[in-house]
Amino acid sequence: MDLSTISLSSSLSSSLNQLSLRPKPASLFGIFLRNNPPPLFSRPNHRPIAAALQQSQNDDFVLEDVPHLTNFLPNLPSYPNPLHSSQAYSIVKNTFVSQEDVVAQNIVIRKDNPRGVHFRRAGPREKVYFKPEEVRACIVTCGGLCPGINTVIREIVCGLNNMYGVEDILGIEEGYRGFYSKNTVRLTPKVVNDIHKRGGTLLRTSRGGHDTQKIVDNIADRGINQVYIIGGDGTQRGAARIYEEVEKRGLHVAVAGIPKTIDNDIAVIDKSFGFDTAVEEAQRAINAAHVEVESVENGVGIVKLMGRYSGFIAMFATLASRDVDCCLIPESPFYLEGRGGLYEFLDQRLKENGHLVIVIAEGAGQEYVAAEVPAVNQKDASGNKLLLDVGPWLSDKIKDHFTKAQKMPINMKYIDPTYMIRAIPSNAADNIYCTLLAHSVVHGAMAGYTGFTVGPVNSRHAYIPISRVTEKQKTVELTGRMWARLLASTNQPSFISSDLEGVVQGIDSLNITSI
Ligand SMILES: Nc1ncnc2c1ncn2[C@@H]1O[C@H](COP(=O)(O)OP(=O)(O)O)[C@@H](O)[C@H]1O
Ligand SMILES: O=P(O)(O)OC[C@H]1O[C@](O)(COP(=O)(O)O)[C@@H](O)[C@@H]1O
Ligand SMILES: [Mg+2]
Repeated sequence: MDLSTISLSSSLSSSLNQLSLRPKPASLFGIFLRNNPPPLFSRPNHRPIAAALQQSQNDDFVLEDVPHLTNFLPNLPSYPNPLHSSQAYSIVKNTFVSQEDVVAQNIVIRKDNPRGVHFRRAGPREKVYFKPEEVRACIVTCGGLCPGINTVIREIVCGLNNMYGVEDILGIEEGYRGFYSKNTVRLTPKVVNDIHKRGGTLLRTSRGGHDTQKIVDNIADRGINQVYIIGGDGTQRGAARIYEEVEKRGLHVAVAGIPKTIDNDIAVIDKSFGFDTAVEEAQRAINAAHVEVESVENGVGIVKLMGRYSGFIAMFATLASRDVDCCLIPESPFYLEGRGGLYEFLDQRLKENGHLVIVIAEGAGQEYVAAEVPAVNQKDASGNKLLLDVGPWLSDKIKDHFTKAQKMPINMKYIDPTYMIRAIPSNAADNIYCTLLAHSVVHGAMAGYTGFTVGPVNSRHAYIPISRVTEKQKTVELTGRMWARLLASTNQPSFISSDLEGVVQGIDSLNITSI
């Protein structure tokens, strides 16, 4: 790392990790907080999508801003926001979000701490950079499923139509490749009216198939000028490529991302939509396992949940359920044999209670499975590593341990509800969350922001540079309080021997977001 890139004082310990990784901004001092025109600043062109990092005269205040169409189309005309005359917004006291409103990334700070990183607050702006009758928007969904995708689609369509009077909205089918290999579908409030009650995505989805040139050719050929991209980290990387190409070609096209992943592994934002629904559904599986094992002699239940690299679903479902004896996640390496190991703990719990329930995230224990199950390193169409199935492996191990080593027959119930959890419609809380995301992204695109993604940061919706949500995945911080709460709740071993502690601290220091 080039130490000259460290732009803030060394006292910024909590944010140093993040900020030190970014290039020092070009001289942008004092530009922030200028009122009009809204987001004008010179973005260093050597940084493709990365946020133009602005600093106020106080060295400790940082705005990580998102690009605006006027950065590369300086003469773009603006218009009064149609919400001025909207029935819904007519009596709202502050209809428009001020250009000076920002959302702080860290809200717990000490008196003498620097103010740290901020993002632009999401919401409608006084001026828009599109005439509603000239908008041709499109929506695409990519990557794995997640509860709530249909609600986001619905609310983008209804938001564009009801708030801004936009009528020309196209659905791109089957992910990125749909731009160049499928016809589009027309989306109207009527077409999407009921889709929030269904799981999956009305537009279907796919992995792989991102071809930036072909996609942008297609956007230009079809006369699309607003692109709404719903998807996870891979999708957002693809959205960044599209934005860069659009900027290179100087097109009047806003590119906006809505982060989606059931794993909740997207950095910066509080949580991803569908996550609450997933946790709720995961509890039903845990409950079923608990009922089963409670009703038999020496019942051992194992529930496998999603979570490639992040054990959030497993951790939250375990905390919520209280029926789980042990939760295993990818971030926390565990071991089977010996003092402090899994077997020792399970022996003791089974003796005490006559039954036990284990929750395991699919990404946990991969190194063990790989050592025993011959497998080539396979990837999916997007290049994501395909995981080995840890659930059956763990079931066999535990069965062997009890029947062979302990001479104690057990009743094993193994439940894999992973795809069931992903395929359901979103619950009420997620539906409301999806609506806010959709409205935020529509306001942002209409206001001329581009190359951005949306999401709540400390409960307030913000416009976030795409690079900030793709540079690192959010993982459970083993040295954080939430994991401690889980350990305190299950009373399971931490699997951290003293010689491993340093390693864990080291791993954690690389994470940018902790829960
Ligand atoms: N680095 C990348 N650049 C461009 N497109 C990408 C990149 N990574 C993934 N994609 C595209 O994003 C889409 C979804 O990615 P994937 O990793 O499968 O799901 P998710 O977006 O949910 O993480 C795929 O069409 C894939 O081709
Ligand atoms: O849908 P597939 O290709 O079987 O992928 C399953 C994987 O998708 C996930 O749901 C994550 O999906 P995303 O990468 O699209 O967010 C993982 O939890 C799971 O390992
Ligand atoms: Mg992903």
